[in-house]
Amino acid sequence: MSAVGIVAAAGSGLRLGADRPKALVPLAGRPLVAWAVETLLTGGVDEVVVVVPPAERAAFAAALPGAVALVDGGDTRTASVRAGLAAAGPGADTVLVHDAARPLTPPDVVTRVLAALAAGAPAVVPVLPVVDTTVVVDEAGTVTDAVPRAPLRRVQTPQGFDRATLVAAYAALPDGVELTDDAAVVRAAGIPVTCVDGDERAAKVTIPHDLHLAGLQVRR
Ligand SMILES: Nc1ccn([C@@H]2O[C@H](COP(=O)(O)OP(=O)(O)OP(=O)(O)O)[C@@H](O)[C@H]2O)c(=O)n1
Ligand SMILES: C[C@](O)(CO)[C@H](O)COP(=O)(O)O
Repeated sequence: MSAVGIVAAAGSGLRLGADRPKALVPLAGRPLVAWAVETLLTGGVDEVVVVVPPAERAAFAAALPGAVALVDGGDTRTASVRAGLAAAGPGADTVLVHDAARPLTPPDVVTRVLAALAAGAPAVVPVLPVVDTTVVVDEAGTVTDAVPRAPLRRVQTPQGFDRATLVAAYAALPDGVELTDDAAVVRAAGIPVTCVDGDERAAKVTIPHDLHLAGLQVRR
């Protein structure tokens, strides 16, 4: 089995509000995207494609090892992953799609995803339980219901796929349909998605508080 990693790094990071694209924001002196690439390579991925904001190619090239391929992203995560898939070299039979915004994902998570793929799963996501009481509210902000949380899971990245399955699922997704993750794309094609354990350290950096927390947890 050979695996290509696609790092979705073309977002702007509006909610973080930094002075540069989120993937280039430093964490302990290294850009978030560099942490994400290292996680994939350490966890067992053979090659990496990073999907970048077209105007920032030079800055990403300077921040990453030369062996990493760069490709221009799109206006949405779905479009960016499509671009990464199209640019991946022909050798790999499995694909891991990872967010640059999850810099402290332990390589063990990558290893678990790869193991589930090797065991025959066509699609794999790392997940964590929902630990808070979860409710439904109406437009006035009044709680109308509580959701039983036992079957709920929070989905992380990297998400792993049999390559042909992911390529076919993206090809079948109508233009203009945007889904929040790649597992949703394969589920839309009727493919079952297998869960493995995620990790709290794989939390996504979305708002300034997340970056603060990541700074406290950084691996040395
Ligand atoms: N057009 C896009 C949008 C997002 N992403 C990537 O998808 C991951 C998850 O997205 P998110 O954390 O929501 O990032 P942003 O879209 O940049 O955040 P915001 O919504 O705050 O602007 C990030 O690594 C981001 O770079 C991408 O590659 N291309
Ligand atoms: C892919 C993802 O990180 C899985 O949790 C998430 O769906 C990204 O969503 P966002 O809306 O781009 O934050």
